[in-house]
Amino acid sequence: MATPLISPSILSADFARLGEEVRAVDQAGADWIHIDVMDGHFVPNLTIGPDVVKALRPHSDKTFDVHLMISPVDPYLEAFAEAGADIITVHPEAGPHVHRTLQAIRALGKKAGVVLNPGTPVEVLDNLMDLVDLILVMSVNPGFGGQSFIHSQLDKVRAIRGMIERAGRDIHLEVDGGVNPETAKLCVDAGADVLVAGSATFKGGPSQYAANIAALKGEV
Ligand SMILES: O=C(CO)[C@@H](O)[C@H](O)COP(=O)(O)O
Ligand SMILES: [Fe+2]
Repeated sequence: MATPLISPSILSADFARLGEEVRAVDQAGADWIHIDVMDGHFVPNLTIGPDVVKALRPHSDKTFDVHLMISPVDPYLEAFAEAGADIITVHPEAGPHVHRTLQAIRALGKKAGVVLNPGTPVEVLDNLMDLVDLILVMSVNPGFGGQSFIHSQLDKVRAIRGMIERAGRDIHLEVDGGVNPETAKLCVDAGADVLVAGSATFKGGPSQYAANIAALKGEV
């Protein structure tokens, strides 16, 4: 299979040692760092805000892939941009005008991502293709790490890969939720080029991170 980029979700890291954990996965071969921001309203969990992103920024030069699960989202874009996000990814359900939200992310000088929940159809992308640098397919319902991969989302990945080819632009296609070495291969075969992995990266502690990431890349 093609080798995907791996974006470990720090939701599964040891929160008491977050800076060290980011350094450890960076050194273990992570390509990006995936940061899940949850507000207890758009999703039933609370995680971290821009101050934590800012505190983590000195710990890695890798792309900070910030997945915002907050509503409303527009008032917080600038804070995450200033905190050091490189890619800011938003759910279309998180604000009244997703097109405007993507424009705002780009105007802040950041890469713009849009994310589709398992129940969100691909048609939401029809009028957004020229505004996105990344499309994220959720293969679990958002809110928690450690859930099981929803296989029906692979058809969506295949459909979006076709849309990207027709658009004729470089747009990353990322999958998030329940990704392990077995489901990683299915995602890549369906057309994904970036995989988020929380539990599968952090399981076993720091001594295992390099092996876990290599397994996700299909290298072992
Ligand atoms: O955005 C989310 C969950 O809402 C994800 O990024 C999870 O944090 C992925 O965790 P695993 O399923 O890989 O454990
Ligand atoms: Fe995520």
